[in-house]
Amino acid sequence: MNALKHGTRSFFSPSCFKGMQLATQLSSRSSFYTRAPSQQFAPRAFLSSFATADICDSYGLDVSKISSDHGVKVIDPSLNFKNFGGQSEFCGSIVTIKAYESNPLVRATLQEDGNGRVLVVDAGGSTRCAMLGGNLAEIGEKNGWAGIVVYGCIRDSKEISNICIGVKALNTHPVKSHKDEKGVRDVPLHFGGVTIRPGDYMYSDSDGILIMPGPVK
Ligand SMILES: O=C([O-])CC(=O)C(=O)O
Ligand SMILES: [Mg+2]
Repeated sequence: MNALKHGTRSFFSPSCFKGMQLATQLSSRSSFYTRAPSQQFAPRAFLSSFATADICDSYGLDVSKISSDHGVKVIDPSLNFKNFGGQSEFCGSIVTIKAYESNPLVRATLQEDGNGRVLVVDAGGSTRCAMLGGNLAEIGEKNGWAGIVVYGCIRDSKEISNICIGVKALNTHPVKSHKDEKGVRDVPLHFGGVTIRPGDYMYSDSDGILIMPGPVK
């Protein structure tokens, strides 16, 4: 299994490359910790070298085997997750939140140390408001989250495209969520034909989103 070594996609998206000088490899082969000298742009970013297509190939996955358990689950592309963050490839251990049209738990979680993890927010697929905006994405970036995936909408998309973090969502919406319901954390989520458990791994790039029980071997 050497999908990571053979990954041919670019390390850096243009916005994340800006201002970066120092990259030190972390323990995972797929993650790099990068510090910007100015601290004004992209103070921290997790940069990845992998391709979801290569990972699927290395696990022997083809369409005849897609429904059997190969340890690699693909979120149904008909959900049309779009990339909004400055980092289009991201991966990491998953933290889950289930919250419908209310985002205080998203803020509280992004205020924690991310340690290269990916926050997955199940907002029930709502396209009636935004669960995440530029302020929250910036908090996530500063605290070392590798990415945020929202099964719902985000706003401040122009701002988010300049923040060095992975952000995927169904769409944008200019209206903010309410702040009344807390939501639940660390629960299994079900959308896009897959179950996503806390501690699962995500690999996300422009071809799709993979959910795996652990990092690529
Ligand atoms: O305030 C919100 O709920 C979302 C938002 O716009 C931000 O994070 O900037
Ligand atoms: Mg905002």
